Amino acid sequence: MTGGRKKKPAGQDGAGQAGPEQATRKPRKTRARTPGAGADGENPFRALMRRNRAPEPATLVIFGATGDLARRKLLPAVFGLWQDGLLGSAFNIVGVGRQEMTDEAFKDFAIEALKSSKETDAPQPGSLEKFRELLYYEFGDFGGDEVYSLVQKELDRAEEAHGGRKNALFYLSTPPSLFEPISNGLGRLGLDDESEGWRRIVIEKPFGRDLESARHLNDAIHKVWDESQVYRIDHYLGKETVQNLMAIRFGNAIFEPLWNRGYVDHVQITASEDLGLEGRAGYYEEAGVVRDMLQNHLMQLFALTAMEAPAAFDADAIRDEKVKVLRAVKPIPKGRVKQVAVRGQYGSGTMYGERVPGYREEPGVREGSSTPTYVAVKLEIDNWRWQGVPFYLRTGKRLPKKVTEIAVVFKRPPLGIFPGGLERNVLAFRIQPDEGVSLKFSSKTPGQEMVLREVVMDFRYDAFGAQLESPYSRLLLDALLGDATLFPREDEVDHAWQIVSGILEAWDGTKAPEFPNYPAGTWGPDAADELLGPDRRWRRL
Ligand SMILES: NC(=O)C1=CN([C@@H]2O[C@H](COP(=O)(O)OP(=O)(O)OC[C@H]3O[C@@H](n4cnc5c(N)ncnc54)[C@H](OP(=O)(O)O)[C@@H]3O)[C@@H](O)[C@H]2O)C=CC1
Ligand SMILES: O=C1O[C@H](COP(=O)(O)O)[C@@H](O)[C@H](O)[C@H]1O
Repeated sequence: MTGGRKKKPAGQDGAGQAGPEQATRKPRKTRARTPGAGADGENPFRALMRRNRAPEPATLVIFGATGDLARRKLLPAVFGLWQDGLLGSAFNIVGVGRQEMTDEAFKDFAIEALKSSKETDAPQPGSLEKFRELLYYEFGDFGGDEVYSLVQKELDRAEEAHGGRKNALFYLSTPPSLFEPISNGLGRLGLDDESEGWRRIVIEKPFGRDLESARHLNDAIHKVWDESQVYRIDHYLGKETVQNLMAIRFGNAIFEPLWNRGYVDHVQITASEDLGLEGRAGYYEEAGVVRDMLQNHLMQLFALTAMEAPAAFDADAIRDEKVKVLRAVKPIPKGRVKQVAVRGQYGSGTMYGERVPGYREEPGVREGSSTPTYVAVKLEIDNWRWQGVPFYLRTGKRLPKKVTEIAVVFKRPPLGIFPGGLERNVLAFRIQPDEGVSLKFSSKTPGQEMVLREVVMDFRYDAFGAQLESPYSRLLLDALLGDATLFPREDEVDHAWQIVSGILEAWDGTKAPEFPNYPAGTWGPDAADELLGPDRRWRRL
């Protein structure tokens, strides 16, 4: 199911089309932070990854261009792509906001943002000044028409430089309450119309705050846009190592035969964060961990781990398989939540040797707040491949360290002929940091006795000598190319909401007398250990 309420004109998909001269011919310069660059200073893997990937001339229109995301992530990502010559010369950016500001003031703002963001690639001499020339700004009330007609004028202005095309990527980096008004505003002014160039819309997370609102938003979006024009962003899908999960599963013959209930005991998916609220109480108090991380990022990691092999590496084949497995997840109605899910909220504690406040002491958090900052959940899949194999997902803030990992834990050997315990082999995908893949298995220790010990075979991504690109760079470039493979489709988002709906129903608005139930700097509430039962343990990461 792909929405498809509006028809898309033929030949408007930028994918695979020849790009601007600069992107294909001009040799790219070394990125200053790139380790292990080739002899000519160019990183060979980066070049390899991006050959033939050049978008048509286009305008990137960022709604909410003065916000935190735009400042810290989006502008640095676009700058990195541009500096690498991947956007060509015929590219410009229009920031749109509510604040009255001249083009010059916005240019100053954006350059300052680039200078202060940790995500910005080291600028080459003069490149910030050149990038500055690509920036424009418009402002107005997102509920009215004027701001959209100003955007229209920006597209008209760029037309000549863009070879007579008016391609535009509209990026909605605003509070979610504005997604629908902006989509409608663009529609009212006909900015979705692809007769003069392709038009696409990128929608930030969270996509809805529950199943009903997500469906409402999807319907509203589809009144204006065809599903093929819609790019719902989940930045986890832009992470190199998340894509590697597919490469390892479906680019090798040795893993798939083991990837099923015959060999796998259970799977653990962990996204632990050491950070607390970071001044985002306004948002987080409304969202909580289930909406912030579980419904989107963890559900995507889960789907990619559990799905069947797609027939091809293309957007619909992959998304079809993800949807199939999401549909096969055993429902978690409100009444089952206690058995399969655990919530937590951090209290004060010690992180890296320093005292940190509890969630309820963070600025902006309601007194006695019951917002969960930790969730662990057991998902069961009713299909032939996974029947009886639990998938345990956990994520939380103020855990001991930042680490995201998918661990496939295999069954114990059926018979112990050596002294010592029968350990389970583990294939672990480290999504971040120390990106890589490791296989844990038992080996004989040197000596006369047959004594076994667990050892680890480790592949580290840094073996490629390549700097991993920011997920936002990857996803922005994909959206400009018209490649939706790494963007969740309407039905995926819907099924992910269906899975967590019962949990939200059970927890939203109910008091949590047990909160806070884990001190900052620990691995979450004790009840999360009990979720795994007596014979399984969370991995200590
Ligand atoms: N920040 C992050 O790390 C992440 C953010 N996101 C998502 O990205 C989106 C943007 O987040 P973030 O940048 O943090 O949010 P901010 O609140 O920092 O910025 C939002 C932007 O929208 C503008 N804005 C806010 N309210 C209105 C309004 N009523 N009318 C017009 N413009 C308005 C702001 O303008 P002004 O500057 O005038 O306030 C600002 O430009 C959200 O959907 C968020 O969930 C997703 C993942 C991570
Ligand atoms: O979307 C979000 O993700 C971040 C974690 O992202 P990561 O790439 O740093 O793992 C999380 O901190 C934030 O609360 C959430 O909104």
